[in-house]
Amino acid sequence: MNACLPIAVPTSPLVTLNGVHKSHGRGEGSVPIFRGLDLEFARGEFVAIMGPSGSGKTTLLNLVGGIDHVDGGSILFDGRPMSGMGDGWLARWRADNVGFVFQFYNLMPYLTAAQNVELPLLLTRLDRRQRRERVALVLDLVGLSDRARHRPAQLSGGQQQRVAIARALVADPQLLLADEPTGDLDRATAEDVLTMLALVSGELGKTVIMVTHDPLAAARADRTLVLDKGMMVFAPAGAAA
Ligand SMILES: Nc1ncnc2c1ncn2[C@@H]1O[C@H](COP(=O)(O)OP(=O)(O)OP(=O)(O)O)[C@@H](O)[C@H]1O
Repeated sequence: MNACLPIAVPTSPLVTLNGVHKSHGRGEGSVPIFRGLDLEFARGEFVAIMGPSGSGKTTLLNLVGGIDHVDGGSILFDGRPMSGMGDGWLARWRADNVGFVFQFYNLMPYLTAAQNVELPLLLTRLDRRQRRERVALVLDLVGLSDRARHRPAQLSGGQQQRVAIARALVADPQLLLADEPTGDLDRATAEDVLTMLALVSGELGKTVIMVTHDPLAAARADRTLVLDKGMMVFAPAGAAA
């Protein structure tokens, strides 16, 4: 018997956008953002999205993360269409598949670091012991085991962002979406956070999509896409393109 059977590693993109149309608002006040956007994001790649203010970067993250709906075209996640799914389905899908990291961390001020990280797990069937184990694992991963009982105000900006990354990872999603994750941090702390995001994609195999205005942050990604007025004006051939 052949002991070295090939392991089937999926090579299809994790996320595919096909001819996506999206406008904000309705009627005469409607603002068209995307008019037929095609894009792919591979499994395990770290992609930076850049572009001027108002070019549609956050809108793109919200569509890919199932926070907002496309008006036309489709988004496939793991080959399955997300378009047309109801809000309840999308909320459950998000809880299982997507972690979010924001510029200003969005931590609950009255909860400890560990309690903040545990929050997404309260929506799952994991019992208290399993939740504690997961929280300890991801706090260790981001190097904050010794800060588990600290509240956000007792942590530096970089530490708070690492707690936010731990919270985004605790449910073991395939996709991490980060909107300006280093926008509030000094250079050295930003580099620490970027190293962590690179590790999340390179070592843990998560797809990381990061919106940033900072070219130095974008340089840490595997590839950079540039949006302008809802169009991809620079999309180098990467792992998925
Ligand atoms: N809910 C909304 N209703 C109406 N217009 C909106 C809404 N959300 C965003 N827009 C508009 O859509 C366009 C794209 O917004 P988006 O936030 O995606 O841009 P962005 O590239 O992330 O900008 P920034 O770099 O300033 O965060 C902007 O012109 C914005 O004003």
